Amino acid sequence: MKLQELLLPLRFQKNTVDVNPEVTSLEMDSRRVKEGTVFICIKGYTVDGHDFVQQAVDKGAVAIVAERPLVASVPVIVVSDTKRAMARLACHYYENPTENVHLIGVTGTNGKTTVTHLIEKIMQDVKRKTGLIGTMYTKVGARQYETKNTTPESLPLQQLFKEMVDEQVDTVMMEVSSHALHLGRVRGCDFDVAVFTNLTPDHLDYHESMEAYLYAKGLLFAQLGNTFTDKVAVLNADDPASLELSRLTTVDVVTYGVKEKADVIARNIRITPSGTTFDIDAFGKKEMISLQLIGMFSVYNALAATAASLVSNVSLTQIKKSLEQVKGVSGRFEAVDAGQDFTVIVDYAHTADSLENVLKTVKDFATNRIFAIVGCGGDRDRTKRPVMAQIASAYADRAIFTSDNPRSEDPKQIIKEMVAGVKEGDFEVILDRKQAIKQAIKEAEKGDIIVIAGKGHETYQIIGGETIHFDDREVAREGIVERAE
Ligand SMILES: CC(=O)N[C@H]1[C@@H](OP(=O)(O)OP(=O)(O)OC[C@H]2O[C@@H](n3ccc(=O)[nH]c3=O)[C@H](O)[C@@H]2O)O[C@H](CO)[C@@H](O)[C@@H]1O[C@H](C)C(=O)N[C@@H](C)C(=O)N[C@H](CCC(=O)O)C(=O)O
Ligand SMILES: Nc1ncnc2c1ncn2[C@@H]1O[C@H](COP(=O)(O)OP(=O)(O)OP(=O)(O)O)[C@@H](O)[C@H]1O
Ligand SMILES: N[C@H](CCC[C@H](N)C(=O)O)C(=O)O
Ligand SMILES: [Mg+2]
Repeated sequence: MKLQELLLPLRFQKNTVDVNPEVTSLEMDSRRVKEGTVFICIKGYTVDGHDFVQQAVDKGAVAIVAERPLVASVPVIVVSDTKRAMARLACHYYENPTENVHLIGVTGTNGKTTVTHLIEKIMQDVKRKTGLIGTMYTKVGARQYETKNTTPESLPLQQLFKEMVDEQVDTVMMEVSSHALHLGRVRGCDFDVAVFTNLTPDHLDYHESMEAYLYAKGLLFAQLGNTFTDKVAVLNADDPASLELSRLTTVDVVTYGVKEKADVIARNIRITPSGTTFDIDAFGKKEMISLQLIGMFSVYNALAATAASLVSNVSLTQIKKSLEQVKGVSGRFEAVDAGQDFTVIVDYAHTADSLENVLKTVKDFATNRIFAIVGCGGDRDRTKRPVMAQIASAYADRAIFTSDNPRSEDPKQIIKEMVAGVKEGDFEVILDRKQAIKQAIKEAEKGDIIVIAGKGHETYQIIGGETIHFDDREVAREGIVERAE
């Protein structure tokens, strides 16, 4: 694409460009610039992309998009907001790829990864070619990439969608984080279905209030548009936030739930240690579903996936068949079984609500003691720390507080904030995560349940600026083997 053609969507840029070189790529990172790149300067939280213009030019940039006039030997296109311009340019450059796929966005505090995977299974079983974007990885058909963010920045995101279209992917499930919505990463995405799971406290370091957090989530539903189209908002009837979300869009709303009136509803829920069974009524069509997943939250996730798939033209019979085959999602209520006579569960619960859900589920079946190994991430919402600690000590017989990903924070300080509201004697602190896990395993007796919360599928631990290999499941397995020796 030629530079002047690329710039067509930026109708309100402040200057004209009289050269017209071929543009070979768009980049927001100067380190990736090549001959023919248009470099977009983003003012970040850590550094300012405007400081890397010379480096970009030296590496072959043919134009710069910036928020202020800069001295450079190539044209500098000044716009008022480079992030907004970046999304616009990316969509134009990659030919609005999301218009050519069925895009299902999933937002909410908990359950996004699980719900996207449930929908993925359903879609693959009806032979759709799928793409998936989320916390654990990005998938383009059978190809899988590592991801840094749950929802990528607009430029890499549109590039990914373009790759999906080129690979004939027709259906994409995408986790849409509140950060992404607030930071404009999904501008230009043509969502067909937007799913809401739930809203409970998290990320208040970033959003500062629950109202602001809800507002950010609401942007996904506002983005569905204000005219009648085929798009659908799928909302959780049992979560009070849904009312506000339904006001933000004109498109059809489909609800799911257990308690309130809903279009897709579960009744006669029976939860056992090996699975969850319920009767589903979806717009009057009825089936009985037997999940291999357990817990009330799994019913909600299954209902969300069912509603999203129904509005994507998959039959209830087919949905039932697919859901019943799902064994679980990596790091979500994942059992570590190395032949021991007690249970070890690794779960990604890193919010108060998810931790409570998981511990409540475990408590319902516990015949012996419950151990909860819990930590809180550094450089993240501090308000959840004392609440998570209180929940762990309330539900568990042995609450062991340890390090999650301390990042730049002092792990001892994180634990100090956690234990602030917990009675002395109701918890134990073992700062080193490996030691904490192994200690619990060493002490476990027949029938005990050990819940290792917070890191789920993660295969690393971030301590200071360093990322080391760490996998709760591996450590637990190691502990079980050592104990048997
Ligand atoms: C707070 C936040 O969201 N930060 C995101 C932001 O980083 P940043 O602002 O620090 O970027 P920066 O390092 O200052 O760089 C600014 C610009 O300079 C450029 N640069 C930088 C260096 C250089 O040599 N040359 C250069 O051009 C960079 O490419 C960038 O364009 O932009 C980066 C690139 O898009 C993101 O990866 C990064 O996410 C960080 C890793 C992060 O931890 N984000 C979290 C809070 C987040 O977004 N989480 C949500 C999920 C939450 C949930 O679970 O619900 C998510 O969607 O991931
Ligand atoms: N519907 C739900 N309601 C409450 N808790 C849930 C729900 N689904 C899953 N959980 C809990 O939350 C944890 C995280 O689930 P999941 O990874 O699916 O959520 P997520 O929204 O993708 O999280 P993240 O924002 O970190 O990407 C699970 O390990 C489980 O403990
Ligand atoms: N997406 C979440 C993941 C938290 C996982 C937990 N292990 C932590 O590091 O706090 C976040 O970035 O807040
Ligand atoms: Mg996720």
